[in-house]
Amino acid sequence: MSDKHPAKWGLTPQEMATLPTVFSPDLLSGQRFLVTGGSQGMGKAMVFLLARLGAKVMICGRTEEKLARTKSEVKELLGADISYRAMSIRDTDQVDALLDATFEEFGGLDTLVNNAGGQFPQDAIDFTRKGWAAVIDLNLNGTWWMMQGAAQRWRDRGEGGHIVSNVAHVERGMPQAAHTCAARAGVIYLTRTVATEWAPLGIRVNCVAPGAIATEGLSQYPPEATRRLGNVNPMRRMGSGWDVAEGVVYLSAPSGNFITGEILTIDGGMRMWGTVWPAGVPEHFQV
Ligand SMILES: CCCCCCC/C=C/C(=O)SCCNC(=O)CCNC(=O)[C@H](O)C(C)(C)COP(=O)(O)OP(=O)(O)OC[C@H]1O[C@@H](n2cnc3c(N)ncnc32)[C@H](O)[C@@H]1OP(=O)(O)O
Ligand SMILES: NC(=O)C1=CN([C@@H]2O[C@H](COP(=O)(O)OP(=O)(O)OC[C@H]3O[C@@H](n4cnc5c(N)ncnc54)[C@H](OP(=O)(O)O)[C@@H]3O)[C@@H](O)[C@H]2O)C=CC1
Repeated sequence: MSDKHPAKWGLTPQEMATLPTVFSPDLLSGQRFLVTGGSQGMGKAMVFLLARLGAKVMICGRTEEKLARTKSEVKELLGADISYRAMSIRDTDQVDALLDATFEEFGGLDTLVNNAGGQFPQDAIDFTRKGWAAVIDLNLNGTWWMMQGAAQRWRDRGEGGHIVSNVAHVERGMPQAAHTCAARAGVIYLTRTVATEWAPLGIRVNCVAPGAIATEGLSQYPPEATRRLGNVNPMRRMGSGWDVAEGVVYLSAPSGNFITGEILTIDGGMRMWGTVWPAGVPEHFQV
């Protein structure tokens, strides 16, 4: 797959239906998953992989058309039925309605995948209050409402479960993305904290932390930024949604049974070398 600024980013449905996987076809048979932001990008790759492995899948996103398209592609290419609801994770009433609908339709839930998120590139010094609040509300608050709502339902039903949140590689900070960095760090430390609090409830809580991944979401960034994204790790290429989807399955399947509070970094080594500068490299840092 090319990562040198293609006309269209991300994997095609045909690729997601046929890419090789290390997992056996019936691995997740009967397992119930809810994937936020499952209508494109990494979330959609997760949906295809989960459906291929026999899971029941509910997805959500704000745009009904993209959700419906994903459902029909999964049906056409895999013969599997997935469910969807149009909603925003930033709205607590909509979060409750989504969780209630999922538990009711599936008779329970095994894994919540918090994947929906995003931000805009900007120097931190210029953030407006509204811009800061939007990014925190989406990536930290929205993710937390989903985590807490799922955990409350599991506790009330006397059932365990698993939560995996898609954050980002933020260990070294992320210039021009301080808002998302702060939000993702919040999710990471929520994860590390409730992994302990919720262990007695039989709830495991983990994260995947991607580096630069070629997805449709990158079309929101200018070509000069996305060109740099292919050069921000020692491998000097982007990852694909499939790399992250396989990480999510590893943590959710029995392979993850003794893993909680963990952050699985899937970044081609970006935690050691490479800086994104999504809004442009300042003169001071140009070499
Ligand atoms: C920073 C990137 C780091 C690179 C990391 C590595 C690569 C990562 C890539 C990805 O994550 S790909 C996925 C990308 N997808 C998205 O980011 C899409 C989701 N983004 C959004 O929905 C929005 O950007 C949002 C900020 C989360 C909020 O959207 P919402 O619709 O609620 O609010 P808006 O009305 O759009 O904006 C509110 C407020 O935010 C400020 N703002 C928004 N966009 C920009 C911008 N491009 N530049 C500067 N400021 C922005 C602004 O203050 C807006 O208020 P108003 O000016 O509209 O009143
Ligand atoms: N691509 C990358 O390089 C990296 C991405 N990430 C993060 O990983 C996650 C997935 O990324 P990626 O696949 O690239 O993202 P995309 O932008 O391609 O997809 C985002 C998905 O989230 C949904 N979504 C956005 N806002 C909301 C909301 N308020 N409520 C419900 N659903 C929402 C979108 O649907 P809709 O717009 O219809 O709501 C879409 O389905 C995001 O959190 C992203 O920020 C982290 C590191 C790197």
